[in-house]
Amino acid sequence: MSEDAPAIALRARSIEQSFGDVEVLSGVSLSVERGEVAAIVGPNGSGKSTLLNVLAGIAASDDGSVSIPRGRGGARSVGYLPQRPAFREGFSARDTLGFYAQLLDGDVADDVAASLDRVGLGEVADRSVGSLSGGMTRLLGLGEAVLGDPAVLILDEPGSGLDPAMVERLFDVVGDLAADGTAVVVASHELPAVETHADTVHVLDGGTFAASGSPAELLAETGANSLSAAFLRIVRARAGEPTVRAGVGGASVVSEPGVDGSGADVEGSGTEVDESGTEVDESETDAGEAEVTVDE
Ligand SMILES: Nc1ncnc2c1ncn2[C@@H]1O[C@H](COP(=O)(O)OP(=O)(O)OP(=O)(O)O)[C@@H](O)[C@H]1O
Repeated sequence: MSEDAPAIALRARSIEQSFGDVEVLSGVSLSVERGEVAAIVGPNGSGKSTLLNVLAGIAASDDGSVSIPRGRGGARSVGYLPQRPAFREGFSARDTLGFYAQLLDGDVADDVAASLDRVGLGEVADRSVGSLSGGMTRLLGLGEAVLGDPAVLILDEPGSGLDPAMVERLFDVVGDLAADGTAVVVASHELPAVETHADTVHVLDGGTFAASGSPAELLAETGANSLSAAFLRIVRARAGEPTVRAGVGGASVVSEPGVDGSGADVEGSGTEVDESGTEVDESETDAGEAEVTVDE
């Protein structure tokens, strides 16, 4: 990792995206540093994949901008792992990555073996992709995403449908990649793994980040004892639903927003989550359609 590479690896400003009348992203801003694992969590349909597609440059947003300062001399700036990576059957894992390596600028062919090793598939390099398990196929997708040593990795639900051990393995690989200086943006519903492995967590809900911070900060902010519990409090509070708060010794007390209890140890009107952790920099918003730009 070059010492003079900029600390910020990806910066998104005021991303807006609607589909017809449905506003999915409404002024989402995000900065991710080299070596940071930034997790995007949120209810189904909250717009995580939509945001990741914009960050990866796969889809243009209606407004806002994404910039990726050039941090190191890799063959590409962004590696992307889709939610359901699919590979053409009949080829080995090695040949499959070899094919993708050819599509990249520069001399990436030598990266194939290294990429397979990085994601722990070195020993199955000669197996047909059709014979790989779902978890291994996801790891192969990650291997494809890291070809060319991109400065930024965008991972869309890498753990979905995988057993807990495979989820841990995937997130361990992600942690290793971040330790090498890669900035990682990962959308995930695997909140225990996110709590362990993410440096920052952004809760996407209602088109914006309802809360942002380290896992410890979100727990402290909501009084929850796990990221899963913090997540529920944040999204329920925004929906105006009853919230559940763990009391001392694991006791749980249910409260309803705006309803004071009967003198029991009830947390008042639901969880309050301020948005101070969300970086919003509207002063530098680019007008018009967003593009992913790589700063030279
Ligand atoms: N191309 C599209 N055309 C129309 N609507 C879309 C399109 N892509 C996404 N949407 C809608 O945008 C919303 C956000 O979808 P998105 O897939 O980004 O959510 P998500 O948070 O990734 O969901 P999940 O957790 O279920 O994967 C949904 O209501 C979805 O139906």
